[in-house]
Amino acid sequence: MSTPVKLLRAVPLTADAFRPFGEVIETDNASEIRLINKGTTTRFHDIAPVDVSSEGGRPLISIFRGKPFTLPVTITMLERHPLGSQAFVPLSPRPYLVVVAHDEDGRPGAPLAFLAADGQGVSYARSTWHHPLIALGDVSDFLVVDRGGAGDNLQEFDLPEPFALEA
Ligand SMILES: NC(=O)N[C@@H](O)C(=O)O
Ligand code: NI
Repeated sequence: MSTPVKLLRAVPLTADAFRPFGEVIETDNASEIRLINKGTTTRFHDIAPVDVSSEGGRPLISIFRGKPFTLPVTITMLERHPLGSQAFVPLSPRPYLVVVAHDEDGRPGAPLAFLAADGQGVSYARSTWHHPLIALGDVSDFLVVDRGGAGDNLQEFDLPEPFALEA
């Protein structure tokens, strides 16, 4: 008899819970709030670092257009970017899923899943294990800030067993 696929259930994304993996990009997580432009604009300052200069890297701004996944999502691999951080800010008004894991001697530990909602963005710290973009509901656009330049900035790891990810 085949062993059942392990369930991975997402929990609501919060800055505190995500802190070991990077930052949640939302106004509540700003280091400082500044009134600028003669009071016409509020700057929610320094929410997340852009850590891309390793080995001569440069920052890139891209747009990722993600096709929606059907739940449950089968999670079979994780990846990480050893040379730079990677930030995703949703441009479409819908939730999406974030899967991360602690590093355990160069391999990902047990995955953790978060449901990002209400426009929350995430910035994966350099070398943080994560699953590639998981959009939900409809085709979704994300502004992505990550590293460009030479060097191998992608390490992928096939998990020893799959997980069934539920929102
Ligand atoms: N490959 C790529 O640029 N995307 C992944 O890194 C991802 O996290 O979605
Ligand atoms: Ni990535």
